[in-house]
Parts: sequence; structure tokens; C-alpha cells
Amino acid sequence: MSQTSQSNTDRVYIFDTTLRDGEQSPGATMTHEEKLQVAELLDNMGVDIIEAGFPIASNGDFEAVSEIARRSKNAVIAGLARAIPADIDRAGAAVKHARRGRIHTFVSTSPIHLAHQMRKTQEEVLEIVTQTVTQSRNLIDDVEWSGMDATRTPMDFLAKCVEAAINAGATTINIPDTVGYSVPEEYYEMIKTLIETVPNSDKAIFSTHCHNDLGMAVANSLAGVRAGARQVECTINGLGERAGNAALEEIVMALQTRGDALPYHTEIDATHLARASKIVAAACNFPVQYNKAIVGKNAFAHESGIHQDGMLKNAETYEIMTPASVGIKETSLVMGKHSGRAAFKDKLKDLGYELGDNAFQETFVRFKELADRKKNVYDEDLIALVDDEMGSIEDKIKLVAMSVSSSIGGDHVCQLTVSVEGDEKSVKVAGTGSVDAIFNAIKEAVGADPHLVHYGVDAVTGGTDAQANAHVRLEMNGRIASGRTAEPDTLVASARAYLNAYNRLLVERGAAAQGAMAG
Ligand SMILES: CC(=O)SCCNC(=O)CCNC(=O)[C@H](O)C(C)(C)COP(=O)(O)OP(=O)(O)OC[C@H]1O[C@@H](n2cnc3c(N)ncnc32)[C@H](O)[C@@H]1OP(=O)(O)O
Ligand SMILES: CC(C)C(=O)C(=O)O
Repeated sequence: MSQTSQSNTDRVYIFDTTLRDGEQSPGATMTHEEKLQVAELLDNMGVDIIEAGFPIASNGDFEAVSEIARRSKNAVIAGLARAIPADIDRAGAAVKHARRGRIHTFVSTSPIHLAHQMRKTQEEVLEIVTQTVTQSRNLIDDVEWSGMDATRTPMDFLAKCVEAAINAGATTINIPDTVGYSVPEEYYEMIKTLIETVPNSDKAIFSTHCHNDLGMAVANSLAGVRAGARQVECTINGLGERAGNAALEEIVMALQTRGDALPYHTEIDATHLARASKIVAAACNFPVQYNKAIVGKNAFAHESGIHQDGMLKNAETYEIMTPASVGIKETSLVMGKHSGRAAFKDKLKDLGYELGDNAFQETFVRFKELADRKKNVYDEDLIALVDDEMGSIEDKIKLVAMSVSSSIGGDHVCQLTVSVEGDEKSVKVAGTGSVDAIFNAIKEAVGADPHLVHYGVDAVTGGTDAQANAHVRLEMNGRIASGRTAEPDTLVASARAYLNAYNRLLVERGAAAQGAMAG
């Protein structure tokens, strides 16, 4: 990386702090091996600076930063240090193994922090800035200085701190919105004013480090870039203290997608983003919200019919980036209660079905009914539904209505209505159990008594809302026929499977009779 000290180029350096600020999220601690894995991934995807940890925090952090520093191929490896000599020495010792190491030292600048956290005057802090940056520069050439809680710091004092840091040799000046308090216009003005008014500001790269407490971390970071900052501190999945940091994937894709409005670029290979998100989420045990920009499960998924129709006509109707550009294999058109005919037809085609108009309309109606009752409609559900529809389309006898009452130690009664070639017939029959009552009712309604050879039920998919797949095999007058139906309700599935088998017996009997007549 040839990092220049000019801020008027369009190259934005990506400083990833997943392993430091990200790991500060409660519950997000990573093991040594996980940190090495994440660092390797960041290095490979083109992250310019990896903040690998806070070496004074623990021996484990020191070891992780040292090991990452030894292994890094391209990225600068940074270690964080308070404005304390021991912290700086420890950070220097950890990053010295890197091909390019950086000490990142910080001190509070805001009145509230000076009064309550540091218990120091502004004069004392100014002195500390000079001393700590000087100490760091004596250890390494690449030194970043941050003013903690900069966005709640009066401009005149912040400008003095920045000037002192640059004069002492800081090569990067970071202006953190530590508590996520700023808004884009204000943050823009702050960075712009510092760059324009601090003497020698061109000797350092200005950097953003924005937290997401008000949901504006990415917007503030981009405002900082527009104002002249050329380093953005961010994390994979927006991990970080409290509501997190600016999300790396959002910064990168905003710059890549909106080059017209944001004419800046990074050297990140965005096709690694989806994988990076998954690996960090797994390492930290922090699930990514479904609707998370760029990498969420739903970022490239569409369920509503109008959107699906548009997507099938031209993906640009509802997608501003291709899934491939962020490493996601393909857009998914999720079948659900909001889907329309266009997507349903396309899905059936994918599954290998092309139905005639009537069959398609009937199957679509049944699909909508199913989707109304079932949270997830899987491919297996659709296959079962279409097979069922295709198998029953010619049925002479159809189930019109059914209710079953059952009680432990009491009666099991089925009341059902079937339509026999248009004529409805209703019966009410008891049995030894619910299924027995249903089968007895059907037999009475159709006026036949086929022998039940087999009856079984299994689930089409997992979950308590899975469809039941019922199989029935009947034998009558030496002929055997099977029926199968998938339905959310096991008893309805059983009734329909029985009728399906019985209808097939009728067809076979009809065919046999026709064959006999022809002979
Ligand atoms: C905005 C940020 O993200 S800053 C980074 C925050 N990250 C972390 O704190 C994670 C790692 N931290 C740790 O492991 C520990 O806090 C340590 C090792 C750094 C310090 O532990 P301890 O010595 O036990 O101190 P403790 O955490 O209780 O308090 C922090 C101390 O650092 C001081 N301090 C905080 N920031 C700075 C700073 N930038 N420069 C100098 N001193 C600082 C505080 O004033 C306090 O000092 P005090 O004890 O004299 O009042
Ligand atoms: C240490 C600094 C950069 C920080 O994390 C913050 O201010 O949020």
C-alpha cells in the first residue's frame, strides 16, 4: 500500500477494527485461532489496515496481535494503546513483527471525558498528546492518533490536539464519533474544518470512526469521506461497542454502487463480503439480522409477487447490486403468500413441471391456501402439491367438506361430504379412531368397501407446520391402486389420499372395462 499524506485523491483506505472494537461487543469474544482466521480473510480481501487488538488488555490479545503481525501479507497491522507509556510500549512490541506495523494511540478530548474519565485539564491532555505520539514515533513510523469522544469536543480544543499530534509525527488523525452522537452534516463540517484550518493537516490522513447508536455510523463515515477523510474505520457486520461501528460491507458497497454520488474507491475485493460476514458471525456467535444491508439473508431475496415479476423481467427493477458482486451465489425468489403467478410458474419450471392452464390455476389456488397457513413453503412442499394436483385432476370423487371429532376413551366420528361427478353426498360415521372413522365415512359415501392394503404418513419437511404426506394403497376386485396427498393437516391428507387411491381404482376399472369392450 502506498499511503500518501494527501487527502485530495479518491482512494479510501479501509481500516478494519473487527478484531478490536468488534470484539468489544459483549459476547463477541473470539479465540486465538478464530482471530487468525478472520485476519487472514481481511488481508486476502484487500483491507488496508487491520486493527488486530489492544495488546495491553491481556496476554491473549498481545499474542494475537503479534501472531497476526507475523502472518500478515499485505495489510498494515495496528495495535491500540491508551495514552500511557506502558500501553504504547506493549503495542509497539506486538506490531513490530509486521511487515508494516502501526501504533494507534488515543486520549479523550471532550469536556465530559476530561472531567470524569481522565480527570485532566485541557493543558494536561495537550501535553499528553505530544508525549504519547512522540513516544510512538520513536518506536515506529506509522502512528495513528485518535481523540476519544471527538464529536463532543469544542472545535478549538480538538484542532489544537490534532495540530499537536501532527507536529509530534502522527501520520493518521482519527476523529471518532465514540458515542454515535453526530449527524452527517455536523460530522462533515467537523472533518472539513479540521482539514482546512489545522496547520500541516496535509501531512496526515484523516480518518473516520463512527459508532451506530443513532443508526448513522455509515452515513457519518461517508460524510467524513466527502469532507476529505481518506481512511474509514469499520467492522464486518457492523460489529462493535453497543450498537456497533460502521459496517465495512456497507461502506464498500456504497462507494462501489454510488460512484456517481460518492466518487471514491477502495481496494476491497467485494466478492469476499458474504463469506467474511458468515465467518465473523460464526466466530463471534453473533447472528446477522435477516434484513442487514448487503449480507443479510434477505438482502437478495424477494417474496412479493410484484417484485418477483419485475425480477424475472429484469433484475435491475428491484436490485441495485448483483448478488455475485458481494459473493452471494444468486438472487432467491422465495415462494410465500405474497408470491404471484409469474414467480410460481417460474419456480415450477425450475422444478421440472409445466402444467396446462387449468392445472396451473388450480395448483396456484392450492399453493396460496397452503402459503396462508404455512410460514415457509419449501420446494418439497411445491413438488408434493403439484404431484398431488396432477394425480387428482381427473378425480371423479372429490372431498368437499370434512370434520372429525375425537375424544380419549370416547367416540371418534367423521362427518364428510363428497362430490361424485357433481352430486354431493354427506354421511356421518364412527370408527375406532379418527382415521378409521374417516375411511369408514368415505366407504359409506362412495358405496364401496375396498380393502386397505397400506396406510402411512410422513412429514414433507421439518417443523410442526410441515405438510403431512399420506399414502394409501387399496385393493378391490383383484386390482390395486395407490394414492398420495400432501396437506398441512394429517387427517385431511389421509382422507384425500384414500379418495385419490379410490379414484384410481375407478379409472383402472373404467380402463379395464373399456379394454374389455374394445376386445
Ligand atoms: C472508545 C474505546 O473503544 S476505547 C477502548 C476500550 N476498550 C477496552 O477497554 C478493552 C480493553 N481494556 C482492558 O482490558 C482494560 O480496561 C485495561 C487493561 C486497558 C485497563 O484496565 P485497568 O487498568 O484495570 O483500568 P480500568 O479498565 O478499570 O479503567 C480504565 C483506566 O484507563 C484510563 N483511560 C481510559 N482511556 C484512557 C486513555 N485513552 N489514555 C489514558 N488513560 C485512559 C481511565 O481513566 C482509567 O484510569 P484510572 O483507573 O486511573 O481511573
Ligand atoms: C479508540 C477509539 C478509536 C474508539 O474506539 C472510539 O473512540 O470509539
